[in-house]
Order: sequence, then structure tokens, then C-alpha cells
Amino acid sequence: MITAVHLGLGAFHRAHQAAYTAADPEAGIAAYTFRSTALPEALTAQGGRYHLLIRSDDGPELREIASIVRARPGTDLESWRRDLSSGSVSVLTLTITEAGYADPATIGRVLDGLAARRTGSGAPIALVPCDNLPGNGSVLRDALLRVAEPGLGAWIDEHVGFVDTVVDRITPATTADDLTEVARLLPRGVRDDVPVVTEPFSEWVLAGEFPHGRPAWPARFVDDAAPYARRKLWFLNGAHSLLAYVGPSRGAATVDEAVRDPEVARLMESWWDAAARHARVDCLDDYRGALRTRFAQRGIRHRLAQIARDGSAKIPARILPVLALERAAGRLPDGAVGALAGWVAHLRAGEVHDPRAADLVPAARSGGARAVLGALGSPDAIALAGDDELVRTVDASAP
Ligand SMILES: NC(=O)c1ccc[n+]([C@@H]2O[C@H](COP(=O)([O-])OP(=O)(O)OC[C@H]3O[C@@H](n4cnc5c(N)ncnc54)[C@H](O)[C@@H]3O)[C@@H](O)[C@H]2O)c1
Ligand SMILES: O=P(O)(O)OC[C@@H](O)[C@@H](O)[C@H](O)[C@H](O)CO
Repeated sequence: MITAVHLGLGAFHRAHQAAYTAADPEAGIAAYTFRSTALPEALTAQGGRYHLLIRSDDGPELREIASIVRARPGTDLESWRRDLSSGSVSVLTLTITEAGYADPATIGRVLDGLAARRTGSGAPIALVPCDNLPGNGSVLRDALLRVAEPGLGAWIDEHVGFVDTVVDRITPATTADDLTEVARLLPRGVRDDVPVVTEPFSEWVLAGEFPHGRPAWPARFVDDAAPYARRKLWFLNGAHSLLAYVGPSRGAATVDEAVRDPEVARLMESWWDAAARHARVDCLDDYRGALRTRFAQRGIRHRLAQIARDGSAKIPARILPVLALERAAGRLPDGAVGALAGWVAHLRAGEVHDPRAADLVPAARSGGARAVLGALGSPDAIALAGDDELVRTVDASAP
């Protein structure tokens, strides 16, 4: 039975939310891409089933996941509306990328589904965003209510729960070598054209209301996700962005290669020292130790170019809050400066995939750090753009 709908069917949904949903054999997911047809077609041909290739130092392990019962391209609006209307569905999960929350087409798609639910079963629902943004539930709520027509907005206010989440499981894009390895590990006669590579570690922290019943996910339900978000976004994702913007200029193409470079590793530790001064969370030494091991895992070939995408939606959540707090304390830490300088250099000379590229690339080329921060426009960015010492240091460090 379909109990959950997902928007943004990709590698991460299949390594994370679909794996948690698989803990309940009665639960099923109808999963939608935004537009693409290839993955839904391949999954449908396999009856929705696929394998996780879980890589660790102990060797590879294959796990079959069967919780996706329908996979469709997002352009199949009839099916999208029908699934979201169903009273048996209690949650809509989303992995729409950080940039998706500012994309009118994505927000319109979600509203379209909620409008169908309002006139269909009318049942309440929980929206569970699973992208790396602090307060992602509130960010989604604000984005929807900003453009919903008043009647639908009032219905959303009454019937929709918005859940803040922190999600964690490093899941790189699947490569041709991964496909070959999966084919070798599968029993004779079994085939999987769309496996997902991931790590053993997995975490899901959720805070919010489930007005139509809470799925039996083996996750951590808390009152406030904010401390978990600071820890995950600053330490894991902040370090990832630093590696993505500094590693390539030193010849690294993947996370594991980058952390093996002593100068890059030194910058990462400096970044973590700065973040630790403001995180207000326990057990950071253990968390940092676990991250060193996870990042160095050779089987997880996480490409820096994948992480470098959409920096304008990531840097304000991952780097700038710590940098602003450090500047307020009169410090200019190497790691945070290195991350920002690396991003400015990437915007100036790298292969930039970012919805804000048309503003940010010319800003980086003509005005350096000050112009990039000014164009970014978040409150931290504007304040930092006026900081002469910071701007001078970042420009001098941008490779
Ligand atoms: N891969 C990871 O390790 C990981 C970990 C934590 C969180 N996430 C979150 O999941 C997101 C997706 O990662 P992935 O590895 O599954 O990528 P992927 O490329 O495998 O899949 C991306 C999916 O997102 C959809 N999409 C892309 N842009 C969209 C938009 N503007 N609006 C709506 N849908 C859109 C695509 O159609 C596709 O279905 C990331 O951007 C991140 O926010 C990923
Ligand atoms: O997936 P993105 O694009 O938000 O960010 C890239 C990585 O930092 C991210 O995918 C991490 O691997 C992930 O958040 C680990 O849980």
C-alpha cells in the first residue's frame, strides 16, 4: 500500500528515506523525479526493487530495498495528484536540492499536489524535507505560503505539518565501476541496472507534527532539530564544501583524495576548530573522529565536483554563520577563510553549476570576495562584505 509520496527520486532518497521505510513491510512509497524519466523507467522495469552497495573497510555488502512501489517522472501530474490525494498517504518527503526551495517550478509542483489533496481526500499530511538546510521544515512552509492562493494557504495552515529534519548518509552518484561491481556480487540470474552506493552510517533526526500518523521509521524524533543541524551542516557539510573548493586546485577529485592531502586536512581541522567554538553541542571529538574515518573511506568515491554545485544555496548555511561569529570575536580562522576563498576562485575560474551563476561569476571576476558576498545578499553575507580585513585576506588567499 502507498503510505508515502516522495519528490526528488534520486540516489539519496533510495539510500536513506526508502531504506528507513523498508523497516515497515506494510509501508510503500510512490516516488517522483522532478522531470527525468530514465530512473523511473529503469526502476519500474525492476518492479521498484534495487540494491544498496554498502561499502566499508569490512568489504562490500549488498542490501535489496523494496519499499518503492511506484516510480514515476514528475511530469506525470495525473499520477502525482492521485497519489497525493490518497487518504492512505500520511507523508510527503522531499529531496529537491537546496536550490529547489527557491525554484518557483518546484514550489508550484508541491502546491499543485496539496491542492489536489485538499479537494480529494482532504486528509492532513506531514511534509518532510530532507535537504541540507537548517530549519528545512520552516523554509519549505514559508516558500509554499508565500505563493499559495489564500484558500489553499488557509487549508495548508490547518492540515499540513512541517517537519524539520537532519539527514545524513554519504551517497555519491553511481559510476560505471559501481555497476560492474554490483553485477559481480549479485547471484547468477539477478540483474540491477540502478543500484546505489552508500556508506554503513545513517542518521535521521526529525522534529515536528505528523497530523495523519507517523511512519514507523527507525529514526530519532526530537523536539528541536537545531543542535543536530548545526553539528551536521557545519562539521560534515561545511567540511565537504571546503574540500570541494580547495581540493581541486591541489589535484584532488574526490573527498577521500582531498583529505589525504596534509595541507587540505590542516585547513579542515582549522575549520572544525572554528565551528566547535560556536556549535554548542556535545561529543564533538567523537563526531570529528567519525568524520575523519568516513571522509577517508576509499570505496566512497564522492566527487568534489558534485559537492561544489549550487554553492550559493550551501555556503550561507554551511560556512557563513561560523565565519560571522568568528569575525565578531575578532578572529580570522584559516579554514573558514580558505573555504570562502576557494569558492570565490571556483566562481572565477571553475565549471560553475549554480542557479545564481549569472550574478556570482561576474561578481567574482570583477569585484572578488566583496562583490560575491554583496551579490549573495544573506544577512551574514552583507555584514561580511563590509569587513575590509576579511575581504582583503580572502582575495589574497583565492588561488
Ligand atoms: N547524496 C547525498 O549524500 C545526500 C545526503 C544528504 C542530503 N542530500 C540531499 O538530497 C539531494 C539530492 O541528492 P541525490 O544524491 O539524490 O541527487 P540525484 O542527482 O541522485 O537526484 C536528484 C533528484 O532531485 C531532483 N531535483 C533536482 N533539482 C530539483 C529541483 N530544483 N526541484 C525538484 N527536484 C529537483 C531530480 O529530479 C532528482 O530526482 C541533495 O541535493 C541534498 O539536498 C543528499
Ligand atoms: O548533497 P548536497 O549537494 O546537499 O551536498 C553535498 C554533500 O555535502 C552531501 O551530499 C553530504 O554527502 C551529505 O549531506 C551527507 O549526509
